[in-house]
Amino acid sequence: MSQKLQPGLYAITDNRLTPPETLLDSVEAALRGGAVLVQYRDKGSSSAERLRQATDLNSLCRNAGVPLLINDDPQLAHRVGAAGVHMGQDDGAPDEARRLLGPEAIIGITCHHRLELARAAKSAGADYLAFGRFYNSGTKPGAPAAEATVLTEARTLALPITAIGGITADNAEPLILAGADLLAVVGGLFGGTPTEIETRAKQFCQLFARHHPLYTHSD
Ligand SMILES: Cc1ncc(COP(=O)(O)OP(=O)(O)O)c(N)n1
Ligand SMILES: Cc1nc(C(=O)O)sc1CCOP(=O)(O)O
Ligand SMILES: [Mg+2]
Repeated sequence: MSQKLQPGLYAITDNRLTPPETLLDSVEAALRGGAVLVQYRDKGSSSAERLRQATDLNSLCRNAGVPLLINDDPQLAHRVGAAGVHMGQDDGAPDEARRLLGPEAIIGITCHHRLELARAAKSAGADYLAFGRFYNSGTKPGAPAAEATVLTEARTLALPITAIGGITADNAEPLILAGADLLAVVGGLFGGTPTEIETRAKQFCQLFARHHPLYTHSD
């Protein structure tokens, strides 16, 4: 892995499953359950609301010692002092994000199922490579499909590898065995009560404890 990232559960927020009124309680439950990385992903709120939510989430994550990344928006990450940003292929230039956020920032890049995108992401300074979607996703049904073999092939790039898309505690094991360091999860984690979210997070952590050689998170 890297100095910046630990293997484990990567919790991603969602306007539908973590609406503003439950956002903080939901993420707090995921952190209690052992999430090692959080992404604020909000496609629907106003910029004022996004600023408020990102600020609150950043305090929560900072207190828990867990990095918060902002999806799509390096400016918002900079404004709230978040640990970094996740960028898709159409979300702007990673080197501009790096200039804005600095060398310590975590920059993750979507690579879909394509190793050539992963090589380019590495050259552009990515801190992790994200592949997906591995299963049917209610959150992003149109995302291009990927096979678990791409995770194994991407190990040669020697960067942390994230898997995303329809992942639940019941279907996650093959992805860790194929080489995923981080499992990025929305629907398989969020929704329901804080107790349910914490329980699901712990189930992911148990999988990492069983199958990932570098997993060290303790509860
Ligand atoms: C960890 C992680 N992987 C992939 C994505 C998807 O990013 P992108 O392709 O830019 O799509 P949107 O999330 O912006 O809809 C992600 N957000 N996080
Ligand atoms: C945001 C996102 N990106 C994907 C990709 O494949 O790039 S799949 C996805 C949705 C992840 O949510 P869920 O865990 O509910 O499927
Ligand atoms: Mg994006």
